[in-house]
Amino acid sequence: MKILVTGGAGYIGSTVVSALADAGYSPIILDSLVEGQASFASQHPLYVGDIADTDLLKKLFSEHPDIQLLMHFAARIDVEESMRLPSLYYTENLFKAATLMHCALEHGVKHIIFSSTAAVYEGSTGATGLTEEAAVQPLSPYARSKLMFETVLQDICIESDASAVALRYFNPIGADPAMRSGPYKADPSHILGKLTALAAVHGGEFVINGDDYPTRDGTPIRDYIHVWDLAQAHLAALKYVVEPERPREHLSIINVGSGSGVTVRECVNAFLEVTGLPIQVRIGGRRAGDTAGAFADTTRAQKLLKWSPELTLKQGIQDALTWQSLRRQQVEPT
Ligand SMILES: O=c1ccn([C@@H]2O[C@H](COP(=O)(O)OP(=O)(O)O[C@H]3O[C@H](CO)[C@H](O)[C@H](O)[C@H]3O)[C@@H](O)[C@H]2O)c(=O)[nH]1
Repeated sequence: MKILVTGGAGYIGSTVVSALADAGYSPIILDSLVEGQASFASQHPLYVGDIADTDLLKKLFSEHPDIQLLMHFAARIDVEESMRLPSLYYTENLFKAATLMHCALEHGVKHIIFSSTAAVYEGSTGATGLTEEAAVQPLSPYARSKLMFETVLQDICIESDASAVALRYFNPIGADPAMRSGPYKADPSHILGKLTALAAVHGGEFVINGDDYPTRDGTPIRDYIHVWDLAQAHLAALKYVVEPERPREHLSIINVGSGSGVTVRECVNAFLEVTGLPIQVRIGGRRAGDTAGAFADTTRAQKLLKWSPELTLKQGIQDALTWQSLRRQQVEPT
């Protein structure tokens, strides 16, 4: 089956592309390469351009009229940037995505898998996992653009009698275990990016952004999901969405996380155990906009997709480190 993957040269998109190819599907990639890496897309047909470039989309669909499913990853994903540039986020993540959907449906695509985010629950916190019924409280234009697009997608699918799955990702970590792709941002701000950057220089200081949250050790909770498990969830969603016998639902919203909450301190300790590096840990002030956080209840994913995560936090850390060292060898050959 041919699948159009927008953002297929990005971190998550490229991992899903590898998983699709491994499973015998034929991914066709559409990526602007503004953030994505051409090298991640080198094994598959690649169209370089914007998701709302209708001429390019027409060309793509005329060259691949047998595309049956769209996986839509291409988006702006930086929360902080979205606070400064909300119109950019609504343009890219909402309006352009609607143009893409319109074009895909016009060309006969009937199944869509959309990358949504657990950031839609940002204001929610709790001792138990968040189900898809938890209150949505997006706190940034990024999260709002994703949540709004879920609604747009549902309405468009009803209009066209199409069906979609929106996967709400928690915090992806790690790299493709076969090391075909992984994180590539030069100056990452997220926790594993900061820690692996310290590993690259064999130590240094890691600052925990506050330890006065209402959690078991005072540091915020997140749910870290290995990117390969996330890719497998996409394969399961693909099988689910094309299944003709399943109950009719135009948009199924499904959480994808590990199902376990991990505090920042626990995450740092796991990193220290994996690496054994002399990283100093200091408690700093709270990061603006940060929350105590939450983790996923993955019951719906288990029930509908028959999917459960298999890889551990430590595996994610190890894969991120292996990927980083391979990448550094490519950039700085010895
Ligand atoms: O040097 C650091 C980096 C992070 N943290 C803490 O680690 C936790 C996790 O932070 P991340 O930035 O790794 O993850 P977030 O869940 O806060 O945010 C990430 O996930 C979001 C979706 O939920 C968005 O995608 C966002 O852009 C992305 O950074 C937070 O409490 C943060 O304050 C530190 O203590 N020190």
